[in-house]
Amino acid sequence: MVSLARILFVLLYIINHDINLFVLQLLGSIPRYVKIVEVGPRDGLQNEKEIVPTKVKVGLIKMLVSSGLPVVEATSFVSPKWVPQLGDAKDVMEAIRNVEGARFPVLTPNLKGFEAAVAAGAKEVAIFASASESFSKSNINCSIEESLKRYHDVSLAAEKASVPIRGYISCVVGCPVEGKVPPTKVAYVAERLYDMGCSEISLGDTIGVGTPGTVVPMLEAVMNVVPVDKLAVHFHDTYGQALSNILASLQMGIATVDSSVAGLGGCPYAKGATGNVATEDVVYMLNGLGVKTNVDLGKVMLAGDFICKHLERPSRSKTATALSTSTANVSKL
Ligand SMILES: CC(C)(COP(=O)([O-])OP(=O)([O-])OC[C@H]1O[C@@H](n2cnc3c(N)ncnc32)[C@H](O)[C@@H]1OP(=O)([O-])[O-])[C@@H](O)C(=O)NCCC(=O)NCCSC(=O)C[C@@](C)(O)CC(=O)[O-]
Repeated sequence: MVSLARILFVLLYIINHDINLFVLQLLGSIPRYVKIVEVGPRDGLQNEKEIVPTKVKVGLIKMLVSSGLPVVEATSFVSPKWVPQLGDAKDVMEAIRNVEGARFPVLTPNLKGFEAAVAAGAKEVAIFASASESFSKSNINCSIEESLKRYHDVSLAAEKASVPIRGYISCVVGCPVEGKVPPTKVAYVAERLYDMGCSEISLGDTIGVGTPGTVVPMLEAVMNVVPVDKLAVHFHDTYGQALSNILASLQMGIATVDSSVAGLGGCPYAKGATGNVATEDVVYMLNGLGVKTNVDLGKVMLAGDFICKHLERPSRSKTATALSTSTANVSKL
């Protein structure tokens, strides 16, 4: 039987021709606003073999900010021996010190990184744990428990300095060494990070193997221990599943999505993992759903064009590729 609410919605649609309202009703309780966390300057560039000059990184960050992105992860205060590409973290932070309009969190793997980040002007940091023991070892050279102990120290220092912390969890559905990762392991790490005081926890499908079939049970397990409004999703697009995983996450109430301009990215310690989902593709999908982001797609595309020209490689964004060869007016799509 057709419910009264359903009839009312259809009527509303017919009267208003409000396609977005109708689509949103069909798709469930998708948030009306989604915060996009741009990770291109950090996750996107960290795997690049050729060192990108600081001024190019800074130019990219400024273009991303001008597109309306509310959060741009700027760099990492990690060991330059481990990630040489981001060895200029201090200089990047110095150059964006007076840039307004976005927040600029940075990755910190330990107290040393935290202190260097704060000294360089960082007002927000991110710590990064893993749900897979093998990946923890290869990425940060310690076990999951050891990393949580380190991060506890960072969290105490951050609390003292009133610096908010984002917590990442890598390998939330699959690990390059261990294969399938059980949702209970992800929920365990998420709860520990939440208890430490992380204001947001980003769930990373580091190698991009997830589908809604594995992402939904993982999210269900995490949502049992961390409120949904504290969660973000972070999908790499190795198997072309990122947008469908994001849609499934939105349907479960998640309203923060990480992405990388031009689909740049890959983790130096996760062989075979390709880039993050492209920011342009996420914005295009959200625009189509009538979900607000306050991000100007045309301006993100300009930023993507800028960095791709520098890297001498085509964009991995399907939207950017399609729109740059079409005569359509981006703002009308
Ligand atoms: C954690 C460590 C440092 C351990 O590395 P280690 O070798 O075990 O550390 P250590 O304490 O023995 O120190 C070794 C050297 O590093 C120095 N060091 C120590 N700490 C720092 C620091 N903060 N900044 C600068 N230098 C540092 C330290 O001073 C020493 O210098 P030396 O005496 O040899 O000259 C290392 O493994 C590391 O830096 N790992 C970072 C790896 C990384 O950045 N991976 C990519 C980011 S994670 C990711 O991409 C996933 C994510 C977040 O995007 C989500 C997803 O996609 O799933």
